[in-house]
Amino acid sequence: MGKKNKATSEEALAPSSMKKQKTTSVQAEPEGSNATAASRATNNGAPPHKKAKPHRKRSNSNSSNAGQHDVANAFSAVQPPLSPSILSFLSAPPYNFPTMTPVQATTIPLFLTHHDVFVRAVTGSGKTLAFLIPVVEMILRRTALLRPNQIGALVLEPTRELARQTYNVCKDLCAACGMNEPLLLVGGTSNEKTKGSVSATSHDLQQFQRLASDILIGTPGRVEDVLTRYDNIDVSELEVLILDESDVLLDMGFEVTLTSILSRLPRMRRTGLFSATNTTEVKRLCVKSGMRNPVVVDVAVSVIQNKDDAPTKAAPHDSKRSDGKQQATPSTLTNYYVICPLDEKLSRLVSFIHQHSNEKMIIFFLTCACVEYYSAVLKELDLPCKGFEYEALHGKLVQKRREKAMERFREKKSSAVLLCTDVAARGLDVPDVSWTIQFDAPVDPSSYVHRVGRSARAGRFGNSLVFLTRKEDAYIDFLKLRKVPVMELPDSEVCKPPNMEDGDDCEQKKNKQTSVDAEESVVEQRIIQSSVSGATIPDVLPKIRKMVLRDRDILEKGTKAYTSYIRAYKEHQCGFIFRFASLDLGVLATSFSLLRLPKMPELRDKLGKLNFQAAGPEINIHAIPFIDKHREAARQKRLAAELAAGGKNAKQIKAEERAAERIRKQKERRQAEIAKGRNPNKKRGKQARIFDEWDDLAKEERLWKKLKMNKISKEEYDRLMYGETNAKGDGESDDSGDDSS
Ligand SMILES: Nc1ncnc2c1ncn2[C@@H]1O[C@H](COP(=O)(O)OP(=O)(O)OP(=O)(O)O)[C@@H](O)[C@H]1O
Repeated sequence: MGKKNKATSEEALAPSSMKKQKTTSVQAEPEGSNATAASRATNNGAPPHKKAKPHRKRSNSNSSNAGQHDVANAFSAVQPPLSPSILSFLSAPPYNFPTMTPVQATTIPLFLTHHDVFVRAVTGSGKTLAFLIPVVEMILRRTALLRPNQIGALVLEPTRELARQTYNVCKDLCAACGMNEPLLLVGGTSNEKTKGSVSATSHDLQQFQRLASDILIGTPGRVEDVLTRYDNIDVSELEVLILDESDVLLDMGFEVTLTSILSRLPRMRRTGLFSATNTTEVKRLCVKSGMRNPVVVDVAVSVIQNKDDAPTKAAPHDSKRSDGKQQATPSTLTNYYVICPLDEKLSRLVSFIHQHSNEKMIIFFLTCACVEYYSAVLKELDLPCKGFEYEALHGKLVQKRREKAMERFREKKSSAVLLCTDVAARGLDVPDVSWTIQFDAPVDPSSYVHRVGRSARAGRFGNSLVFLTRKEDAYIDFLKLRKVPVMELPDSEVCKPPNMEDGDDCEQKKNKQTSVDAEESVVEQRIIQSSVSGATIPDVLPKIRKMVLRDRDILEKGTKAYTSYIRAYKEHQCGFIFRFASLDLGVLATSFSLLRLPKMPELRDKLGKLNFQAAGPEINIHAIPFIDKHREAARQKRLAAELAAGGKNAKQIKAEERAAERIRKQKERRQAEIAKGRNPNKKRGKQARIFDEWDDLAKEERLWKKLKMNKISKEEYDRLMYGETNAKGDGESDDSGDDSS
């Protein structure tokens, strides 16, 4: 049974800290639910849009059957009234939205009555339509026709994914209203790759000419490029500027670009700032964006627990929420944390994923390199199960791969995992995500609210989980101070995965296992005890060690992930909670299954003091090959050149090879002793060793004679003399390689 949140709603125009600034506060039932009307109106027709094709005439089918409350919040009740074509669009599939969300009910009338707006509303509360509807309506209402090279509105988004998502909604809306297609301006198009950014921009301009777009939607970099380098786009008639995710757009990273864009736009325009986290620096952001007298709209979520509510499957543990408290995350979202050591995080994550095998989840990591590493590892770990689809998304991927990953993740209805950086933290609207997992807490604390907001959208239930170490647990109080209700993950959620019980072959490992060969010697299987119930979780690190020894790609990805993690951790804006000095760099290296520590300044004074067990000299790291044959061939070529050139690197490679060879021979001798029934640990006297050597020589001579008399083949001779490996010509011991670090 669903949890009901009774809404108290009020609209209050109160003086804010800013002079002459109005604040509209709405305590609202959350996202996707009915809003209390800010304005009411009858559904009159609107003046036609000048440049566009004729409007489609469709009536709003929803308003007549709605209850009184719904009627008040119906889009058809907005004052000044919306165009019939917009109403038809909203009431038709796939939208079927008869009523407004609180943020829409408040913002649309304000915008349409020529106010600048500064809007903060929780994630998934419908902010996109809260700005797209007035943008389109304003263009439809224009009395003077826009010329083909003129635009009426500009929407800026911080990421390409978000720009495309907003563009898709806007495109549908424009089509429904008989308007020209908007223009999407984002970087990373294939054109850009092949022909350079100049031709990519001219491609955009050609598109613009062809479409005669009234609305531009894009990321700041590309928009600036198009507006500053060419004057094909006339912005003199621009009426509306929208900065979606305004706090990040007005942040340092985009500052110069944004100032350059703003300087080209007319001063007489409406500006809208939208985000789920932006109220703290209202004044600064308003001044920066050129707003003069904005109305601050703050749609707060007020949670009132209904006694009769039973926990639901989607939000099973939210009964602890206190009545009437405001919170920064949707009321349908339950936030959890789990505290565990760094080197247990991955095992717990794997168990968690298996436990939620039918669901769709997004996992956030600290860096692009971490996403690359964990997606490679998780895919490999899951191969025998063939259950999940893992998609990676981060800023260093080429645009095509980013788009494809997003597309596949959207399409998959269940058992899908998106591994990403904060590039997917803001704005992405994938309705059926049931869990967001923060494997690493975000560097920017405001990202937390955006990350968790990828679930529990538009009134749906959802959950989030953040992994912390014991030293980072102050983050929990920090979140509570920021009005994020968060509780410990119940132990039932981190218990052993079902396949351990089922006898499935995915994860069958015994408690402890040690073995003798070089690969296995570093593999020791252990189990992780779940803190409360005593349930066990298989430790996946030994398996990953094996992968590392098999495929250089995993080794290199792990090393890159480790170094990038350390550098990103140092940048934590909550440095008083995520203290670099407290980060256990040794255990961190174990968590990435490193064989040796990389050379980096952060480790310079710490080597030897860290809690890290490097792989012994018997493991020749240079000999670990890439499974990918082409990459391996290229590496071998590089190595040969390096060895031929001599130098420091070559010397080190050779020294490591010699050490590994020495260990290999020692091992062979031990095995020979055991085969002869002797104790390999017992020290033998000089004379005994001489007798052994004579025995060996006599054996070799006998073999040589047999070969000469054709009693054994050359292969047989090699096998008996040198053992299985060398007889087959396995050149592993001759391999050498560059240091992964
Ligand atoms: N009036 C409405 N009724 C029902 N659902 C709606 C309504 N308006 C928007 N939605 C749906 O709500 C979901 C979230 O909307 P949207 O992406 O605009 O949220 P947002 O507030 O911008 O979130 P974020 O802060 O994460 O960017 C979308 O799937 C959208 O289609």
